[in-house]
Amino acid sequence: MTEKQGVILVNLGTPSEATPSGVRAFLQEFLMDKRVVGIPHLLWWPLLNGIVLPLRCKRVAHAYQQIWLAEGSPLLVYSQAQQKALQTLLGGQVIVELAMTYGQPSLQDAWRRLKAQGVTQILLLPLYPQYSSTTTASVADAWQRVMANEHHVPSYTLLGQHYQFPAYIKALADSVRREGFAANWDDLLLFSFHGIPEQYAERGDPYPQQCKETAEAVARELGLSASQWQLSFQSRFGKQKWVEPYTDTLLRQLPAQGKKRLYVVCPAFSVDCLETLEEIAEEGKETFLQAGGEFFHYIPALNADPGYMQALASLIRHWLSRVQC
Ligand SMILES: C=CC1=C(C)c2cc3[nH]c(cc4nc(cc5[nH]c(cc1n2)c(C)c5CCC(=O)O)C(CCC(=O)O)=C4C)c(C)c3C=C
Ligand SMILES: [Fe+2]
Ligand SMILES: [Fe+2]
Repeated sequence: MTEKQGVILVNLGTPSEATPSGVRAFLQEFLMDKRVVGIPHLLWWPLLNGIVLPLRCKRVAHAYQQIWLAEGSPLLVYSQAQQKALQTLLGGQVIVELAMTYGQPSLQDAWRRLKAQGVTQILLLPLYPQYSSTTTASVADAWQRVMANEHHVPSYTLLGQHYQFPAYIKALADSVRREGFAANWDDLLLFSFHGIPEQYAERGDPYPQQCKETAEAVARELGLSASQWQLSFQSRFGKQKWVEPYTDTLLRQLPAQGKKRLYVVCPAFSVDCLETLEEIAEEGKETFLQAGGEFFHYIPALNADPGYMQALASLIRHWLSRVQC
């Protein structure tokens, strides 16, 4: 029997509409994942539903409204663009599907479509360049839940991370150059990554280390000296300590240190979303300018950038060449 291959690009998920009820449905599923919030369910469920969601949903829905596109949530729209671009690049070699860990399009439906076309070998490609137990491992968990109902489980591979591939680093560096960062002596490049609770890192989550290696590799590719770039972590949630330095704190401090011209790139995000378009490009810019900054430029996520799509297509072809022999 000849084997047929399929790729599932997996991103986090996003509300289906920019309303408090749309946000509630999304956050309810996302924040009940033990990989994301590690508090025992018996304690966390009443806290989440009684306090966190009622306080958060209206404000977050308003934030989504600021960035919403005519076609829907940016995270979904740009992930769909990546899926189409990759399918075009790979032609008939492999079928490319898109799924979300939480919400729609579901992993279950993506698998159903591939199975209906006779696919027997799967590459799960999380749209997270760096591995984290809070994101990549949740993709593995969600896949296990889908597979739990299968009598004939296909062969599958999970691509844990792709930050270390030279073509990805080059695509990132090219995007920084294209957006006008010219390594002038007074311009600073800030790599702002989504954060994780510090405790997760202490337990062995390699994410902060992989973020550091990503930033170092891009800085090297751009020929930057140590004073021309910094790294920070954004998007904290809850009261516990998260990995440092914090992006919002740094944005307030940099102007007083003489760093008044800033370019910000967010390499943890394969596509633009709430955390880049609202938290950084809007709120972050305001924070920096109010603190005395003079120039702030957000460098968009790679989205369906041709160099990035070529990088992912070669990773997929590499997988194909291994499973087809
Ligand atoms: C404990 C909470 C959270 C952890 C841990 C976390 C890790 C994490 N998240 C991403 C990527 C994304 N997060 C996004 C939104 C988002 N994240 C959290 C919380 C945690 N994330 C919340 C509560 C939200 C929703 C917005 C809000 O209520 O503030 C998104 C954007 C989704 C969108 O619809 O645009 C992405 C993408 C990574 C990469 C990561 C760990 C490495
Ligand atoms: Fe997040
Ligand atoms: Fe945020």
